[in-house]
Amino acid sequence: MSNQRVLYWPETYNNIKELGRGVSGVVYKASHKKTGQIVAIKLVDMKQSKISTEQIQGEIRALLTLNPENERSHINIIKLIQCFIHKTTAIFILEYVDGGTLEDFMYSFERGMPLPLISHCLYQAVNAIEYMNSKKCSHRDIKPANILMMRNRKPKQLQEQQQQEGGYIRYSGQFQPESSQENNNYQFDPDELPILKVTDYGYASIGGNDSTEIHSTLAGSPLYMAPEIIHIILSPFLEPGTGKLSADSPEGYNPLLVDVWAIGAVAFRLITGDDLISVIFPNLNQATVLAALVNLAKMIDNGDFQKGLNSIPNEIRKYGLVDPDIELGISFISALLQLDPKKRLPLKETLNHPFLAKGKISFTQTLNQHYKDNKDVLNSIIPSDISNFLNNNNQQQQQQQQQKSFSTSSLPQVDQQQNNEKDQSNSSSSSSSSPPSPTISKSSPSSLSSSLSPSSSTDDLPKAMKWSSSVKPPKKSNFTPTFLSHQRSDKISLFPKLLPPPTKDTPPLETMNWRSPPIEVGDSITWTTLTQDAIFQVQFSVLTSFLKVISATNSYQFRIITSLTKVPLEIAVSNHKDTILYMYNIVKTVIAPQLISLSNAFDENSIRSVLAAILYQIGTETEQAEIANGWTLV
Ligand SMILES: Nc1ncnc2c1ncn2[C@@H]1O[C@H](COP(=O)(O)OP(=O)(O)OP(=O)(O)O)[C@@H](O)[C@H]1O
Repeated sequence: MSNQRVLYWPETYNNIKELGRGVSGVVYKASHKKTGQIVAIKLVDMKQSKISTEQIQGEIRALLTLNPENERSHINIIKLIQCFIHKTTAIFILEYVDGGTLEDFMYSFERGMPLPLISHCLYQAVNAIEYMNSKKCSHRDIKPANILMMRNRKPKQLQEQQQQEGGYIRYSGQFQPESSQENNNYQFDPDELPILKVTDYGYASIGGNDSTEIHSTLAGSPLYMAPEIIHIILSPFLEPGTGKLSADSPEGYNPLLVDVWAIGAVAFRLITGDDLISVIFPNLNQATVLAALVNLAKMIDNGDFQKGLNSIPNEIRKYGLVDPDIELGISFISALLQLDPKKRLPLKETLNHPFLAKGKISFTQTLNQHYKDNKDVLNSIIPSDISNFLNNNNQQQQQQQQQKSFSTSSLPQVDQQQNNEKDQSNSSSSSSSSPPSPTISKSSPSSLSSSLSPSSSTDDLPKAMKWSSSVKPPKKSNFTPTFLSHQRSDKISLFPKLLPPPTKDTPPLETMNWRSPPIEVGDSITWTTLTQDAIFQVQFSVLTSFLKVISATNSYQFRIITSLTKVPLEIAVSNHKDTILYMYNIVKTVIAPQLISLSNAFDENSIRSVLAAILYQIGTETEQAEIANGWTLV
């Protein structure tokens, strides 16, 4: 896969500097060449396999829904000024918010934030969610990093640094990071409280007329993810490619209730300075996102999750906060963090919760102070090719989705994007060297069928990066079985079944009883082929066997099983812990060792989808690193 990601820059704007980058794209500060208006431009490379066209469509639809024509935009929702697609780049022109994110702001406090300030912030976040819900929209990725802060004072006019080259500004080098130029973060000043804007609608879902519509996609950031979403990870109904539950699944969640949970988790973090799940589940293995999610899901089933929730009030009290409103804060959090989504406080009541009363007052004062005369009705400018983009591709995508095999699932969107790209260049007159000229025609958002492409950073859970899983069951293949094992040495001779533990002279490798020829596995496990890569097969098998062994009780047996054939074949066996450790080291060369923790409680029904997810995750992580490396702006 190429390291180079190409983004196209809209010629009507001067690029000022990079503001930030996420999984899906890069955000720049820019100024309009004629009017000088300062904006934020988010560029998303749709060719990147992490980002599905559907996801971009979802983000555009959500932004359009939340920025309705001829209505004053909601003060707590990021304003979409313009949006268009040029070649493979989706371009969002957004209002520029000058104070950084709530996530960054939190770090300016040693522990938690002062309660009145939390109330001020959360009132606005809930206000935004209430507005979204009134439009049948749920954000599904509410977290401090997706909440921007407006400083309410005129930002310093920055020198525009870029040079123009023809109609485009051309960069191929590094951009100066934000921090090296000026500190853009909001600094706490009680007389100058911030206005918050909820942004990043990449995971948003928009329902149809039915407000009880159930959703089934694993989406969001683990630290703020509602339990009903987490639980999807264990479902046998998790479908290939889509990260969704199949239609016959009894599970699913009401998307309008998951943002309420996230607010509860954010409140906990703002008050204590710590992550909810780290505090109430101190022994949770968080070495990887996947391990954490699987274990959390199991805790939901065995009742431990509820016990953790019950401990919240006491855990918060342990922080010894002296503010008399702390009990209100505790009651607020407890009312939102209910395992049963239906028991969560309804949004209207959340907004009127006594804990948010102070925030309501300070927010209203801030509005009166800074936004009294703000009557701007700024319509989003959406060119007609966006309407085509939103409306025309669904059918084709669904067909493509169905045709996908596991082997292509780790790169699920590439072909699709290429096809879409072709479509766009056919349907749009603007696919030549200049960007599309916007016409002011706005598409009406239609019902969104959301399918997320996985975006991941697995080993960085504390930073709560987005993650969604697309677990594919193996696809059968006609690949001729070859019992390849790069661990197998020519010197190996067959040993009796019970062997002494490895010593210096007899290395662990030789405590293994190699089956030559391979023998059929005499248990009920059925295996199918994951991909047509033989090495991949072996890795999968090694890992699977390893998990099986360490999860067994006393008389374990370690096996290497090929999964190349329908009937699993054992190619080696051992019953020594040291051999297992040896195999652990082999596994380590393939995947992050922490993934082993998944097998703490072996469950035959769930393990296969989990393993598929692990392998998927490995591919994703590798690709993630590549994505972080190179963007070229054209
Ligand atoms: N309108 C804006 N004004 C100022 N800064 C912004 C704006 N939008 C985004 N940013 C900055 O750019 C960063 C990345 O933005 P955003 O989260 O929308 O991108 P993303 O690619 O969707 O990220 P993610 O990895 O969360 O999906 C933000 O954290 C913020 O610092």
